[in-house]
Amino acid sequence: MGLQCGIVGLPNVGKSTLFNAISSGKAEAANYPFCTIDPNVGVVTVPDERLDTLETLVKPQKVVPTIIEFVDIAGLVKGASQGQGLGNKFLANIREVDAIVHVIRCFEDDNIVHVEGRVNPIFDKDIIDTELQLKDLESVDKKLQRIEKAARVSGDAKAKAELEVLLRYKNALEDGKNARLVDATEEEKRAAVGDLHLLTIKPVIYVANVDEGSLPNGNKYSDQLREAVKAEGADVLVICANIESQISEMSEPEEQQMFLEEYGLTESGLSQLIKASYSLLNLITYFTAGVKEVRAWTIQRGWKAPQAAGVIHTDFERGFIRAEVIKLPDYVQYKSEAAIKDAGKMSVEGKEYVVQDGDIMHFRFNV
Ligand SMILES: Nc1ncnc2c1ncn2[C@@H]1O[C@H](COP(=O)(O)OP(=O)(O)OP(=O)(O)O)[C@@H](O)[C@H]1O
Ligand SMILES: [Mg+2]
Repeated sequence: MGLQCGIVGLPNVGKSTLFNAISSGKAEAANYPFCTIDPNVGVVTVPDERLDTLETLVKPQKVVPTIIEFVDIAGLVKGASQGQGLGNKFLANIREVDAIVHVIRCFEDDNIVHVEGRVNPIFDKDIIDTELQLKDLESVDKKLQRIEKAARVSGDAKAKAELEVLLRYKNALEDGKNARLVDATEEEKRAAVGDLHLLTIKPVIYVANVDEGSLPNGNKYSDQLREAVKAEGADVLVICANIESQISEMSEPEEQQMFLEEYGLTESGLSQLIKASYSLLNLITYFTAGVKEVRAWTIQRGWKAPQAAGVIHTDFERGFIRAEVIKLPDYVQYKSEAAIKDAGKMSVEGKEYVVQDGDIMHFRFNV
């Protein structure tokens, strides 16, 4: 589906280092601000232990994981919403992504320039938030002017309702709040701001980029960040981008594992980040399992069986008859499709079935 997470933050906080680790080294990381000008897109496979389980059971010729994309966006500075430091271009890059990974510098290193001259995660986060909010305010204000006129001229109830919701967004943004925290129903959101593609309405994860000595639990900076975003209910991942980039260069899983253990980690920060981004995008996975291929497919949470089938092929959706569904624990217990069927553990589902994360699906269709 090509859903994208944009890596966003101040200059020189470790965005490209993280991105390189994610996409195993394409963007250039360097110790000077604005090293990144064009957004770089990296495609990563989503790690999933369930695929390994299915591989052991089915022994297929090939295994295909699902993917998501990360975009390395250039650093934003104060005044970006007014065009400072190519701000407009970079903000436009953010507008195109589906979710935001906000990287915040939580490491001290006198050799690495901090654009504001000091490490302060709260201030840093605030600089970025403010620029995005100012840009959003611009979009909301423009629409408000349009709708206000319509509401006045026609006295239209729909325009009036939209106006009320838009004002809610305006007030929040003026108060320094991100649009994602505004209290509005899905329907209100869609009608009032759905067409604006607001920057601060996109779901967000924070990455506290710490020095390697602060693994695995973080430091005072990452603690400050955690405290500051508590009310937002967003994830904060403690990651050392430098370590991640070293891990990503190792080709042997055993070597990686030993390295992780040295830093008290059970799973690489990247693997955590990719998984967290996936669920941030409200994505879930279903599987198809045959001897030719065991494969993971990405769908949006809440999709019904025909729409989910359409991800494989549009014919599957158009000609959908029914879906046979196996749950992974049953596969693990009974080991083969035939045994699962005999045990009555394969369910037959129709058009209204809402596909669940981890379902193993087999679609019957006719075109
Ligand atoms: N956790 C860390 N500990 C120590 N140094 C780090 C860490 N993460 C990144 N660095 C270093 O910080 C410098 C800047 O990193 P990087 O180029 O990734 O920043 P950036 O956010 O992409 O900057 P820009 O906005 O200019 O593109 C690099 O020298 C990198 O090695
Ligand atoms: Mg960069």
